[in-house]
Amino acid sequence: MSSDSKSKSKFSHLPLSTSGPVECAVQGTELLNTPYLNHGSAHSTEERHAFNLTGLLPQSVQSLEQQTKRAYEQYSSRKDDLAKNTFLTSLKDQNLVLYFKLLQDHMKEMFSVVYTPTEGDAIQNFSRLFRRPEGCFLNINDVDRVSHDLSQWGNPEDIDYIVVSDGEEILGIGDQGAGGILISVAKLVLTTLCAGIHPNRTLPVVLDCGTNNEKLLDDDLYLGLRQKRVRGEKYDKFVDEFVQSARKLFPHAYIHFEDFGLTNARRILDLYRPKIPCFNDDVQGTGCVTLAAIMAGLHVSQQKLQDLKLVIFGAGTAGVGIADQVRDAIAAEKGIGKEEAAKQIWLVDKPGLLTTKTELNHGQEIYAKDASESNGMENSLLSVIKEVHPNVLIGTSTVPKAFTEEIVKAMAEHTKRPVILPLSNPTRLHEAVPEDILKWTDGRALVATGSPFDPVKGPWGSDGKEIEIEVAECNNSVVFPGIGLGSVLCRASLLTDKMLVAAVRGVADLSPALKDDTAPLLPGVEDVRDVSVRVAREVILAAVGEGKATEKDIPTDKAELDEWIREQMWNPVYRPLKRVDPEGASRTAKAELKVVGSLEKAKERVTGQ
Ligand SMILES: NC(=O)C1=CN([C@@H]2O[C@H](COP(=O)(O)OP(=O)(O)OC[C@H]3O[C@@H](n4cnc5c(N)ncnc54)[C@H](O)[C@@H]3O)[C@@H](O)[C@H]2O)C=CC1
Ligand SMILES: CC(=O)C(=O)O
Ligand SMILES: [Mg+2]
Repeated sequence: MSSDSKSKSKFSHLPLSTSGPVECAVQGTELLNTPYLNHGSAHSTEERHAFNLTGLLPQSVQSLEQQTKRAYEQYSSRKDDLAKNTFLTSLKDQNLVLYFKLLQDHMKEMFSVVYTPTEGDAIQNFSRLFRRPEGCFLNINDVDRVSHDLSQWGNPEDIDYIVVSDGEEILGIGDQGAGGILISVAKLVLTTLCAGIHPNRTLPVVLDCGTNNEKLLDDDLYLGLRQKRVRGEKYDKFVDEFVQSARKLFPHAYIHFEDFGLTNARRILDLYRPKIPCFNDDVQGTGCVTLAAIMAGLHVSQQKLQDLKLVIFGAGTAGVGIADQVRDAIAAEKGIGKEEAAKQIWLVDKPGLLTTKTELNHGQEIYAKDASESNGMENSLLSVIKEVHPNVLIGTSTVPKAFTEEIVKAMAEHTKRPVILPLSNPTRLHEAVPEDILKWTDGRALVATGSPFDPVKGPWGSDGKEIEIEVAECNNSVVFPGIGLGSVLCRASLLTDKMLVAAVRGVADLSPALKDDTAPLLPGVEDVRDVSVRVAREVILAAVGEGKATEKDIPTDKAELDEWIREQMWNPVYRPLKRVDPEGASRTAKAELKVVGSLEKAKERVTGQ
């Protein structure tokens, strides 16, 4: 939607409306060093005079489109994806509108550069590529300063969305210590890009608890705490101090947990979920998007959830998160209990099939099969598939090539359209690549992957049809931005199971495979903003239905609700700047601009690292 049409919206009075001028309390170099306010060469002649910018900019006044063209040429000249990622980080540090406009205009090309897999490389190289800090670094050895350190990020009404990681299990590349800040940063970039969450109202956080990554501990450039990971009571107190302080300082903020390790992710989610609006992306986001892909796959193969037989290879945070989401959906559809529904799901991990004889983690117990009935299929994934005849196989193991030709062919033996989802990131860790899966099943498999892959060309079938098969990206990025947007806009007091089910419905309804059985199972990145509006709408309606929406006057009519949502989504357009005194700025402007915070931040940025 253009900024012009937005200014006519009947919802432009809303506190989070992104129509109209932006109040600006800084000028001159400070303004140009504040990425949220800086328009660079696009500052109009009037703004150059009003904000003391003459002499600081070359004379030609350019448009955002011209700037985007130049930025794209600069981007394209960088030699590889990591260099492109570094270029984009630097652009973000200069001009937020231009950064997001460039990403939006080249969404498909750049998504994998700002997110998995390239962001994984940037995180692995965090201490080497570091130029300037971004986000909040909290220290487990200084728990008494957590509240103080968080309080630097604004006033109570300033922050809507926090992503926090302890850096232990990043994007399939393991323990990255303080480099985990960059997964918080990257996930927040996606909330803005994909769902229009206001980029100046978010906060990336890393909980530095040390690291068990020897390479980092031995690297004299490593920037985090040089000690082994702290666990136990001290860790729990640190996490709790963060959660309590964040809630107190920013009472509206929705807390998104990302890439915590296996022993902590679910435990922390279970502890805080009943009390505050929070979300674990690896557990719940992955569960929601994968269930939507499975539903689309079953639609193509003309089956129902009650026909589902699901094998998950890698029963960790993501694997069990998916199992839970699917289990609950089966239970709801069949009107049965969770234990009964769990019988349709088989988990395979390092020891083989999880049975009552296996040593189980919290969350895995309900899926354990009776050891006496497991008929010698304990040992291998292949034996489980041969025995169970599943119609869906998922990989969340980080074991590359684990889905061998024999395994994939065994999947295709008893099912016409097996759904096979190798979800481990980054690309090199996928359990199989789409080209092989499709070749081994003669194009019959319905495939979606954790990282993006190019389409695969036939020939397929006995008549040697030359169809190009597009492979959906089954990544939590399809769904977490919309869930976050819905929760933020309705100011949800909790994120309930029903709200998550509603989010799944929102994505599943937009699956291209519903209309064309050769199309991808999930919508692509180019449609992600529309997907986010739909997901947000479903989440909000579910929240209202459950009495968990605390925002007043939320429209109930779907079209009106969509307009209400879109009006509050931030877009990369230059809005005119309106000069205000820091003291005189309206409350709304303060909330949007974080006038006090941005003055401080602007000063920090001028001084650099
Ligand atoms: N596509 C998506 O949206 C998402 C993908 N992921 C990816 O899924 C993978 C797993 O992530 P998490 O669940 O967070 O990690 P995790 O460490 O919690 O789980 C991995 C599981 O795989 C098991 N495993 C390891 N080697 C195995 C082997 N040889 N045989 C059988 N099982 C084995 C581990 O024991 C563990 O239970 C990562 O690559 C991650 O990037 C995670 C979240 C979302
Ligand atoms: C996608 C994601 O959240 C992960 O790989 O951890
Ligand atoms: Mg993750």
